[in-house]
Amino acid sequence: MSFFERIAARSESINSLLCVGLDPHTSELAPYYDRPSASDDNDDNDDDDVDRRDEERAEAAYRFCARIIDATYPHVACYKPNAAFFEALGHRRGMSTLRRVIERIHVRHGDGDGDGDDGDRAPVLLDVKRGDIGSTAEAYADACYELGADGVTLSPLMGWDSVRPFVTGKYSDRGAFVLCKTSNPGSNDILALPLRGEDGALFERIARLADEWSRRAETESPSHHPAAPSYSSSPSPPPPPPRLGLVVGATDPHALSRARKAAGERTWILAPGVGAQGADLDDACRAGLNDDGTCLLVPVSRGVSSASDPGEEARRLKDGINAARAAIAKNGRREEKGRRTTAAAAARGGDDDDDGGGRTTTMAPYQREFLEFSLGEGVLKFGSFVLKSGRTSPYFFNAGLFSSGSALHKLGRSYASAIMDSELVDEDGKVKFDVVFGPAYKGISLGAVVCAALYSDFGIDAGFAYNRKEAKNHGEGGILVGSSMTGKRVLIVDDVITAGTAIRESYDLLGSIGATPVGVAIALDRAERVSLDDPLSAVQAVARDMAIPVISIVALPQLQEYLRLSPGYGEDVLKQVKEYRSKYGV
Ligand SMILES: O=c1ccn([C@@H]2O[C@H](COP(=O)(O)O)[C@@H](O)[C@H]2O)c(=O)[nH]1
Repeated sequence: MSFFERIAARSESINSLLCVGLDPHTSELAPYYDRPSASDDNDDNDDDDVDRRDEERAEAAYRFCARIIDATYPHVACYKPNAAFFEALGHRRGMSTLRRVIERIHVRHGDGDGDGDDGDRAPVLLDVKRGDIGSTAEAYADACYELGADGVTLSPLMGWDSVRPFVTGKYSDRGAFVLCKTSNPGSNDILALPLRGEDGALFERIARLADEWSRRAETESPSHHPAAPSYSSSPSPPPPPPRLGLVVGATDPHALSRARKAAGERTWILAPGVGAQGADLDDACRAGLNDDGTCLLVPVSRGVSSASDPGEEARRLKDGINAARAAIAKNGRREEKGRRTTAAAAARGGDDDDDGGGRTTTMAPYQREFLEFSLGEGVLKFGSFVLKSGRTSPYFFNAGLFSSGSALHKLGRSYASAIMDSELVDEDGKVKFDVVFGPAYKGISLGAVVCAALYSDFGIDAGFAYNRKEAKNHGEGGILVGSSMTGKRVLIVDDVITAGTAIRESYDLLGSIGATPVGVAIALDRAERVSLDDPLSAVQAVARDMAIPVISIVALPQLQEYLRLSPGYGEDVLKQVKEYRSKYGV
């Protein structure tokens, strides 16, 4: 069986798309030492003691992995040890520990059907992210496969010849997941860059290449696949299994769905980010599964290893993925969960999403990043602030303090992520607007950075326009500047909505020139009632009156959720925000 056939067989036989990562972080090893103090026993320094400590650490790493393997095996389609944690144990000890871990997966758990083969055993994907010139790649391939791995992760940036040795020749039965759009925020720095002359970003090119290179591997080094008989009337034989899959972070569901589209239906996608990195499991499934509800592996490392019962956590994750698969099969990809950032979603309480175990699913990674950097820039502050309305608020947001190149860059990206995570994007991943409009004054710079970020992060080249407060009667004249908006669909960008007056003025202005406002994007939705007699917030009132969505990067529930997860701000601040929300919140 080839690597991807193994994954498919295992996944089908146990009905699971869960991949468990084996990452023995030093910080998690203390319970696995024989002697309680061995993990931090640094008093003795002679060579023998150093050697003994290293030996104990390697043994603790092995026990950590063995416990996870034994507890989770019935629920796991594939294991993914990350080589870094074993290399860090020192070469000799690290490699022998890794070999023992792989053996434990391979040997201790046959498929149990007694037929003597290892048909549906869980395959091992070694996360090494290699990439080098062909002759060096050959040595890397020998090193990885000699350890017993069935497949590896690779960087595709050096091209086909750097990938070939891992999936052809003597390794035609192995496979690789190539990095496509990784789960870290920095993945936008390079992998999301638009390609000149091409529709889409670099990662979409990589997604297409995975299929192209799989076919190339098959031509250069055919697998021994049972071909269907070649009667002219018989259906054509099934294509050979792919040799390459893609790593696409679950942290960016929009990129995940674009990668799925570019890669086609047969390519397996490994989508890291659920658990410690905060990605949403349902979003990942909706974006990454193929139309048959498969070809997606969800790897989770710390989310499983740090659970008090890793076996139970693996079962919960497996069931969660299967529930999402079932819901998608029944309702389609988009129906069962509202988008995050609409006025309606803002009105929904953050606590409502608490699953009872203290975990919530209300905050996307870009929302957390936005809150963190707004606090870092002093744009968002906690304290006691008297607002124009006369209310005393425990927090204050002043977008005018985004006042440096780096802050504006990040701000634009946060807006762009929120827009791409909203109903302003259609089923095919296309935005529903043609022009971004920034109303004077604050909206002008905001609209500009949003428009630039939509292009740099998502390859969307929308028009940009703004207005002057006073008409000019020389030069280009008039009050509107930039892209023509007549007959176009327009997204209005502003910082916050207080009473909604500025947005209503923009709405009227756009209507007067024959443009169609289709949505409003703001940074923060305070999600509070304008008056205590009115159940609606200013944002909800605008959305209702104009019958268009108002989306925000974050709203009050996310702010509260952020405080709940960041005990550093203190119980008092969280309490005050909760009280404010229950008094004035929608
Ligand atoms: O884009 C990527 C590629 C690889 N990884 C690796 O997956 C695990 C994730 O660990 P968690 O504890 O589940 O966050 C880790 O080994 C990474 O190196 C990734 O996260 N993102």
